[in-house]
Amino acid sequence: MSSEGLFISFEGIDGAGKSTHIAGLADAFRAAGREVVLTREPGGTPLAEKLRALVLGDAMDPLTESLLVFAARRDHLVTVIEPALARGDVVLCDRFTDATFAYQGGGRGFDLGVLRQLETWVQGSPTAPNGLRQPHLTIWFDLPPAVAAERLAGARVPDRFESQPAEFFARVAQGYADRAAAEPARFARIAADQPVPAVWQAVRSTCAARGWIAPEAGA
Ligand SMILES: Nc1ncnc2c1ncn2[C@@H]1O[C@H](COP(=O)(O)OP(=O)(O)OP(=O)(O)O)[C@@H](O)[C@H]1O
Ligand SMILES: Cc1cn([C@H]2C[C@H](O)[C@@H](COP(=O)(O)O)O2)c(=O)[nH]c1=O
Repeated sequence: MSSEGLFISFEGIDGAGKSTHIAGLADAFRAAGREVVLTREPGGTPLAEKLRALVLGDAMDPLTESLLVFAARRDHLVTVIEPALARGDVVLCDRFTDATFAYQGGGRGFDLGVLRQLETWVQGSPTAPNGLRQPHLTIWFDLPPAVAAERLAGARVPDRFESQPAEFFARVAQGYADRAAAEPARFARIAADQPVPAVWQAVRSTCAARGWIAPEAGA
């Protein structure tokens, strides 16, 4: 019997802890017998990875930045995400369009109406509910920007986003909160300011509660 495709995005400010848990969730889905596509944005295809390098490395204005992340998304959707969902796979994506609303909309202060228009064009899909492809679930790692900054301090050479000041990340965090408030059924908020095992339990139980993976043995 084939399963319905499942699209789950991981979101949060830089350093919130998304990447620490995405591979573990992939393993949990594989243990439940599902094929998993683990991917990220911007990126996930050879073309989109080239656009990622530009977006993270080169100075540009907010409209150019928004167009590039949506161009990368279009290629990613058409060549990776939609085919995987059509096969019935689970797609685990490290960031998707909520990041654009949070970073370009919140962080950069770019026009949300233009972003909504680009979202409609890029994510239009005849097989998606209401014709617009969105994740079935968005796991939002909510972490105070000061804690995220402490975690990232000295960990790696900061890119164009990671080198932004605290005020930028406060606006990005507000951008995520606004998206979550607008679509509470799609978002699962994880309190990311907890030890790694507690955050993992929260991630796991979010999916187990939907019947997608088994609850932890003994739970
Ligand atoms: N719950 C936690 N408590 C303390 N440190 C953590 C926790 N989760 C992750 N970290 C550490 O914080 C740093 C950032 O984590 P991670 O790379 O998973 O974040 P991220 O959300 O994927 O960041 P980015 O989007 O910037 O790549 C890493 O050094 C990681 O080991
Ligand atoms: C999808 C997307 C991402 N960004 C930003 C957010 C992060 O700072 C980087 C990606 O780096 P990560 O280590 O892989 O998280 O890109 C953005 O500004 N807009 C977007 O749409």
